Amino acid sequence: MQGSTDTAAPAVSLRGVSKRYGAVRAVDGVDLEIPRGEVFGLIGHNGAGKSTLFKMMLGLVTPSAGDIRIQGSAVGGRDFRSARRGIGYLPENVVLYDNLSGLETLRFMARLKGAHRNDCEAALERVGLTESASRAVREYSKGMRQRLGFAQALLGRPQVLFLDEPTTGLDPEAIRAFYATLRGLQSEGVTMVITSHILAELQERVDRLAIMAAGKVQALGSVQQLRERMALPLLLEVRASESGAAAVRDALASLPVSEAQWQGTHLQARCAREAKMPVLAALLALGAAVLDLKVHEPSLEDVFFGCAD
Ligand SMILES: Nc1ncnc2c1ncn2[C@@H]1O[C@H](COP(=O)(O)OP(=O)(O)OP(=O)(O)O)[C@@H](O)[C@H]1O
Repeated sequence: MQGSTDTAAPAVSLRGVSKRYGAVRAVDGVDLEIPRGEVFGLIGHNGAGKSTLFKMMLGLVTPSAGDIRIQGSAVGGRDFRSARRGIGYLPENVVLYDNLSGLETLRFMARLKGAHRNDCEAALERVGLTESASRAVREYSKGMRQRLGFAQALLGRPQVLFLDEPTTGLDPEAIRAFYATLRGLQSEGVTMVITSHILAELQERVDRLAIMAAGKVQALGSVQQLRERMALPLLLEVRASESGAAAVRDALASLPVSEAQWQGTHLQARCAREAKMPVLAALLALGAAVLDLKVHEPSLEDVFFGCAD
């Protein structure tokens, strides 16, 4: 690990952080602590303040108020210059030089960052670009450029990674490989903060997340904690037999379910979390009338729309 850091301090700590641009409160009183080794998601509408928060955590934008520490070092403080080397950043729009090869790009960036030259090959391997290392970046596909951007963020073996929309332009296989890389980094103790608008992608892959709206953190926790805290209903799917559909309809009338919709013998309905077991018991009591039964948790998208609107 490079940079001067306090090994007992959280990876990221924010206290009362705000940023105003004239009358616009881009970030408004954010308190946040991210422990080491966590994969943390930051989501919100366009303009919610995510990029501004990122830029302040990287020391690229000065907060109007508040205190930001990365691995114990105050951002903008005297020891931050060396602590900055322990941070990797993948910006939303990666700027690359078309005439350089992938390897030349990383060597150039390693020099700027003060990272070891030998890191370059390892970073290319990590993102699956070893085969294309000597090809000019102008020949890279969108996804390859994005992966090269990720590789430059890995130079210097950072302990904290800020990844702004890291899967933009990646195909499903590359997205899967990207998150597998993150899991590998996590097992090495690396902390990762990710923004994404693709909520389904983050849902199963972050340990915790913050939902931002109008510069504030509106909700914070694991996806499951947010689902439970917001008391969003579960989605129930029932497949009834041809002869049993009427019995299911009758039973439904006295059950605490809402928004029941039938398509032939297939029913979808909403049910409060606390009503799940009584509802399931009542449906199971119908025996062969019920051919199949599924209960779905609300998605991160449901949580997001329940909170950020
Ligand atoms: N340099 C700037 N000057 C003036 N206003 C700014 C500046 N940077 C950001 N803002 C404003 O601050 C608010 C937050 O912007 P920010 O880019 O942080 O949002 P975001 O959540 O990252 O959005 P997106 O999802 O679109 O990337 C917006 O109202 C934006 O217009």
